[in-house]
Amino acid sequence: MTSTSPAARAPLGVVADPVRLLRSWAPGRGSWFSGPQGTLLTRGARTLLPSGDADAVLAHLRGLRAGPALAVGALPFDPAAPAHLVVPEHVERADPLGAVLAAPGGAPVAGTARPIPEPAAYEAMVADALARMEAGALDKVVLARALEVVADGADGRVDPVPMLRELARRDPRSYLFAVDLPPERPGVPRTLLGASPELLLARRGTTVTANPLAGSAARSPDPDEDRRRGETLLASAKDRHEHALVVADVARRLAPVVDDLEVPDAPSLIRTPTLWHLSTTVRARATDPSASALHLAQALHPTPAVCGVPRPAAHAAITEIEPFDRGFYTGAVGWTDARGDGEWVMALRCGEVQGDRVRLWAGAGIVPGSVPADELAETGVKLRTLLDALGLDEA
Ligand SMILES: C=C(O[C@H]1C=CC=C(C(=O)O)[C@@H]1O)C(=O)O
Repeated sequence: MTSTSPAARAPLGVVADPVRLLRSWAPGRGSWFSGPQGTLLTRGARTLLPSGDADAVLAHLRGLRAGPALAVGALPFDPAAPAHLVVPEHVERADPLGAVLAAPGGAPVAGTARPIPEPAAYEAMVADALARMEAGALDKVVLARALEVVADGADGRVDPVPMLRELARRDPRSYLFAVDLPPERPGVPRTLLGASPELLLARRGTTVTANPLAGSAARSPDPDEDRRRGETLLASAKDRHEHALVVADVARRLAPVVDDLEVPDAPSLIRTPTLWHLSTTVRARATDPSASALHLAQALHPTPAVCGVPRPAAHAAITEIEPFDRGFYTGAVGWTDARGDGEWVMALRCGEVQGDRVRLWAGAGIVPGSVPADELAETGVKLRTLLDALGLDEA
């Protein structure tokens, strides 16, 4: 998550052991991020930034005379909703987590999961989206469902610490995050945590990278079957179309704010412990020093990997069809600094922990040809990332 030259590293703080940073994270006291570029632990909130306006954030960071000149936090799915960005008091950074943690993260949660909506109702939501497509109003929309897990017992509590460790043990190479959110109940920490496969946007110096994903298939424990499923996904016209809509939108929105945009002609396959995805790495150069990572991430967000095409119709369909407000799910989490460097990751395969409960979400891209039962199953596989970290079976 950080540049590798010593000069570029200095403002982010002391170089530390990534596993120690993981063990040091505690809810309510800071945020933790890790990805292929490095690990970041923040403590405290020196300033709560009043808005997610990228110009104002950059001006604030450039005006700081002491302490870490970076902002961390979360952007909501709805760009009109308030972002949560803080300038931490203290920052430590380390190399990527990389190594697999041997010990299981912690005790499973004893709790009850309630689907929102019921699985049959989610299939009806997908059918509704397909009807809208047939009527010509939409090319693609991403529809999500949620699970609300409540810990058993009067003094039940969901502890995000073992969950984060278990997420890290299962998939240390994903983008892992535990972001401290403003509490809704006094004294009860609220954490958004997850293991996302998708980079919305990173800027390091003049190098800009985005890695849109769309098009998914469940992994199989049988190696031959697993390979076959990946190959089938790569050859699927429906999934290639679903993916191409995202890449075209990312390229179109980046083009006016960067130079030397490179967009591969065809996607490649990536895998998480539970899913294959179609993936395209888009690269560009940013020469404008005022186009920070936050500016560029906001130029793209919400991409059709989480919203749809055309964006206004897809956003309206999501608001009408989904029975909840997504909040920070399908938003972005990450950091941006005074130089304009930063990394913003899609808030996917995540859950929000607060007191005795955790809400998990998963969505699927719907295009003509999508089958409601298949999309329900796909969201079930996506929910497994967090359910496994909780030690729960329900999907
Ligand atoms: C909306 C989610 O995934 C997105 C990212 C990758 C692949 C997706 C898909 O194939 O539908 C989704 O667009 C989610 O994980 O909740």
